[in-house]
Amino acid sequence: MTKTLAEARAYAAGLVAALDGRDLAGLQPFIIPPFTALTPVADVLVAEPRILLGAQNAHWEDAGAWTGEVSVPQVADAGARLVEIGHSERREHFAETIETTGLKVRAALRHGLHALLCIGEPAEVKDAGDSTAYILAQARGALGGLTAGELANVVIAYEPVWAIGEHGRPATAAELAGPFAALAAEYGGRAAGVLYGGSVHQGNAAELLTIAGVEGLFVGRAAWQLEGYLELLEIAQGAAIRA
Ligand SMILES: O=C(CO)COP(=O)(O)O
Repeated sequence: MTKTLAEARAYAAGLVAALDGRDLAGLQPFIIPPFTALTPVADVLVAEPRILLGAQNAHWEDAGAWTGEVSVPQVADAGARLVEIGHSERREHFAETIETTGLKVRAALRHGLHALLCIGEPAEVKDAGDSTAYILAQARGALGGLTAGELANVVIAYEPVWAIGEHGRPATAAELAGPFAALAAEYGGRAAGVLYGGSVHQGNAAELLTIAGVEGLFVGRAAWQLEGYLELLEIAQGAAIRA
């Protein structure tokens, strides 16, 4: 719930202007504004189709009596080419489950959108030493049974719950090694990408991108201001070129 229409339009316009004529080799920028801003931002991004526009959620049914929900065909109609599914806040506050995330992944893929599946364990699971088993269960539960072609349109974002948001702290390289090794073994080269998210900022992004299996970053607060996002894109491109 960040950005009014005017703010979202200004952000997108600034992004388009900043990337004009720039080589984005090694990068796939994406932005995921609130539903209300999808169409205004899509209209701005017509000038810069290299930026992937996403919705923060969508229902698994195409239409029907689900008051207050928004479907994949509707977000696609509004301009989204990607759907974020299963963010930890959706799982915690809106009863999102492995089953519903799986249904939503299928709905996104059925309509030709990319699915961005978020997975991540709460602090107590980490403290019990069960992080990898927990996130693999989330991923396998939602992605099991997909064809290779379908999986190729899925992006996985590992966002430990304890690392996200103002009360979170960034995961360390040592904490990420095991989970990313497991994700790489199962999804590396098969999914469209495996990302890390959770308190990423301009000071830690480069190091996070050196961790084996981390193919990209999913950033909240540090990208809310355009200057911050542009700086992160520079850092990610530098890392891609070195890799
Ligand atoms: O939840 C996130 C992206 O979905 C990450 O948020 P922060 O980068 O603000 O921790």
